[in-house]
Amino acid sequence: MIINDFIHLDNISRFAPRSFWQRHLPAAPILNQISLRLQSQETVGLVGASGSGKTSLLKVMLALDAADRGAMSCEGRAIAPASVASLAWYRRRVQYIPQDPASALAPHHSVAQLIAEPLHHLLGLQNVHQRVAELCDRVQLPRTLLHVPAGQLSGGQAQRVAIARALAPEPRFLLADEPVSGLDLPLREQMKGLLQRLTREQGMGLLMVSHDFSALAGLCDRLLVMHAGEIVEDRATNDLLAAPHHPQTCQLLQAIPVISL
Ligand SMILES: Nc1ncnc2c1ncn2[C@@H]1O[C@H](COP(=O)(O)OP(=O)(O)OP(=O)(O)O)[C@@H](O)[C@H]1O
Repeated sequence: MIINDFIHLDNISRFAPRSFWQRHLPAAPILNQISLRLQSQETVGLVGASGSGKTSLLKVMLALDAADRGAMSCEGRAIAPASVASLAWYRRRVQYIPQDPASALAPHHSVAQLIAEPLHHLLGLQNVHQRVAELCDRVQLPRTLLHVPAGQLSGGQAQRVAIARALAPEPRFLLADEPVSGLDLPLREQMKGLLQRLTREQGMGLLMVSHDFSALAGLCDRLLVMHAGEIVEDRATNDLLAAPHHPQTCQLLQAIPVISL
């Protein structure tokens, strides 16, 4: 039912910018007529080879880039790049976990400052010490790290800070760009477990991007496969892994030796 969609992308296209000399050539689509409905408590994986358009799609969904055609909405309200103030309501509902938190977090800011930032800016809260400490606990980050600068954190600790920041405004949906790709295997499994627990406990939705099915299997109920700017498969995880339809899905599956369900 349309009324239950949390995020709705309706026929979104985005084209590569053309130089003056290319102006007579047809515009090359980076995203090609993408339609997608996400429910608020769904865990969805978006998988595709390098250059398939995953990050471009995420940027449109984060209202960082504008679509050239089509429309996007959240809870029925139109979303497009706009001023920070006019998008604050959307940022409170939909938060982002970056691919490389170690470089996304300001290195001289302390863990406490970084987690407090969205509480100040998105919720307008002043006294946030207790909330910051609780957010640390929720992502299993020792409180002893609160005054450590981000530049001194390990990759796993930085990722937990990024998740705590994303959780701070109590969003209803997380968009995560390859959040486990830079981590070693044990840490990657820990992080998947953490995301699974948090989404279940808080009834949050998750769209997680990866170029690798093994990072998504076991965490996501539904998988989307992107190829050349299009979503070429959109099915329940178990069905898609058991019987892939699109050649690109088969190719991506062949690239990994084992999938643990
Ligand atoms: N501003 C731009 N101008 C021209 N081409 C672009 C632009 N942004 C993206 N592209 C092209 O669009 C395609 C999709 O890029 P995108 O970064 O979204 O892919 P991706 O699936 O996220 O890749 P990766 O996994 O390597 O990050 C690529 O071919 C890229 O070169």
